[in-house]
Amino acid sequence: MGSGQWHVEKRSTLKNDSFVKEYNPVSETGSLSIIVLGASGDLAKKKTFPALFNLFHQGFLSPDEVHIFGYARSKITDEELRDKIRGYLVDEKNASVKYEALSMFLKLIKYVSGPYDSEEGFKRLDKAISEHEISKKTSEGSSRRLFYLALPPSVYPPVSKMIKAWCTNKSDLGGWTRIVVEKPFGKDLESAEQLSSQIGALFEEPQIYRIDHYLGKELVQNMLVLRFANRLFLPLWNRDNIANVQIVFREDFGTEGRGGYFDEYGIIRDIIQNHLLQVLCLVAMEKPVSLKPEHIRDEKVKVLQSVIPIKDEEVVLGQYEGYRDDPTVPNDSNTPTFATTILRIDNERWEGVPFILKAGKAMSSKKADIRIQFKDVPGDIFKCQNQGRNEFVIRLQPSEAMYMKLTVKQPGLEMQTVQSELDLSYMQRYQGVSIPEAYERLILDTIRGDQQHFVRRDELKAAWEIFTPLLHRIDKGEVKSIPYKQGSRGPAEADQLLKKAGYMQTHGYIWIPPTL
Ligand SMILES: NC(=O)C1=CN([C@@H]2O[C@H](COP(=O)(O)OP(=O)(O)OC[C@H]3O[C@@H](n4cnc5c(N)ncnc54)[C@H](OP(=O)(O)O)[C@@H]3O)[C@@H](O)[C@H]2O)C=CC1
Ligand SMILES: O=C1O[C@H](COP(=O)(O)O)[C@@H](O)[C@H](O)[C@H]1O
Repeated sequence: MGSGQWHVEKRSTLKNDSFVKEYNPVSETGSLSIIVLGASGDLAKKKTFPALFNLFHQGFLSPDEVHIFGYARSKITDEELRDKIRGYLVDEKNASVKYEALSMFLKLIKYVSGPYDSEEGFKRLDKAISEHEISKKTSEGSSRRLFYLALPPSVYPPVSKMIKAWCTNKSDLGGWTRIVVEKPFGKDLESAEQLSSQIGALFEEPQIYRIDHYLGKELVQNMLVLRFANRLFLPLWNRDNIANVQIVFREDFGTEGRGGYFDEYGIIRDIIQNHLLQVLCLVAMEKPVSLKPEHIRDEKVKVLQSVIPIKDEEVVLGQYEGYRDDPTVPNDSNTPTFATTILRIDNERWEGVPFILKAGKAMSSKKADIRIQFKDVPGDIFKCQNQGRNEFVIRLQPSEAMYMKLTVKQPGLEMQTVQSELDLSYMQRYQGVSIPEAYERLILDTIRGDQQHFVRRDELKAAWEIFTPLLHRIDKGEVKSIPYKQGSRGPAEADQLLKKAGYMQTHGYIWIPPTL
């Protein structure tokens, strides 16, 4: 291998058969009906249908078994729905390769129009599903029905009632009925608990899949492997060695077209209370007894329950200039489009380590990463401490990567130190491997009945318990959002808070994702 070349991963994966058997549930056969409620909407066209198409294209959804139903109020035909989503399923580059699969997939889609609280609409939906099941000659009761609620949470209760009353799998001879619900699941502790009780009265917990698509991202799923399958990290992953942890989400665009929704929720409910908090759980949790979903979720709940109340002085909120120009946003809105908040986990492993969660819209860049900063080396014989600390960075997106910032000897005759990195960039290392979309994996999990990467009811409750007091104070206008320029790093006060929390920036160092 010449200098400057990358080693490309070509080894076949050493599959651990007992692991595969134990943790990959057996796939079932029989008719599978996937019903997308809110099929006319944004999420359905951008995420749900494309994920279903990719699963179909890769052979995970068999045309002999599967049928897809769209349901919404809009009065459109099957063909109109197909036309609406077609452009999101393939792009110009792969259209010819996927052409045959695309037309087969689109034929599997049927649309039923009806209100979200009408018996009549859901009876028609049930009839359409039953016809499909009969056409697939499924023995009674072995049919599988997956309801995906790509809808605003305000309609979850009536829709769940209608599904339960008219559309569930009719027999207990086998098969199942499952429902997938999107975030935001509630607006605070009380409303989330109310929603949980309403849905919980209709469906058992193993039937409910609360989706958080960050749990489907490749490097988020890698987190437990990294922590618990590598001896290297075991002794380091604690308060003795780690100075602070940052979990950061930034987008370089604003709330375009979603101002009305966003103003009601704000960045904490949209990103921090769910996506970033889920990532925090995986960084901070103890080793689960096994990889069984309940064992993993038990450990996540313990982390959330160990978080102490957030202090006002450890929060900075921001709102980008121009946010209120959106006609659906009130002129006096205090809704944060940016927030930095420090969480503290009061347990043996993490006492004293700030977990800094930061999220913002209309910022200078688009990325999400986890940044674990280590403490200084005691006894600085090289006098290199001010060059920067060891930092382990997990880049969730874009350009998935893990890199470790290290101090090394500057190559040459002099004994000088310099900051460098050990770099595992996925694009180089795993050339030709396509990383699945989060929604693809998660929808496949719902079909396989694997709840590991979904949020359990007690987990959700514990998550809302952390943020509800702060959210109520923001809603009342008691904690103010500071204006910041679009395309900036957010309010300067947020960087000051980071500094106060002990984060040391490595000046003059920037990681540039390697290119092929
Ligand atoms: N869009 C995104 O990128 C993401 C969305 N989500 C979540 O997914 C869910 C769906 O999101 P999205 O597709 O953007 O939502 P939309 O606003 O596009 O709504 C989806 C569909 O629901 C129906 N609908 C809209 N408003 C109402 C209402 N007030 N009452 C009854 N029905 C209504 C409409 O269908 P019709 O009028 O035809 O019945 C619409 O096509 C939400 O919970 C959202 O928070 C989560 C992550 C990302
Ligand atoms: O849930 C949401 O996530 C998206 C960002 O998702 P990503 O996978 O592109 O990082 C965000 O834009 C949206 O506001 C939020 O509702």
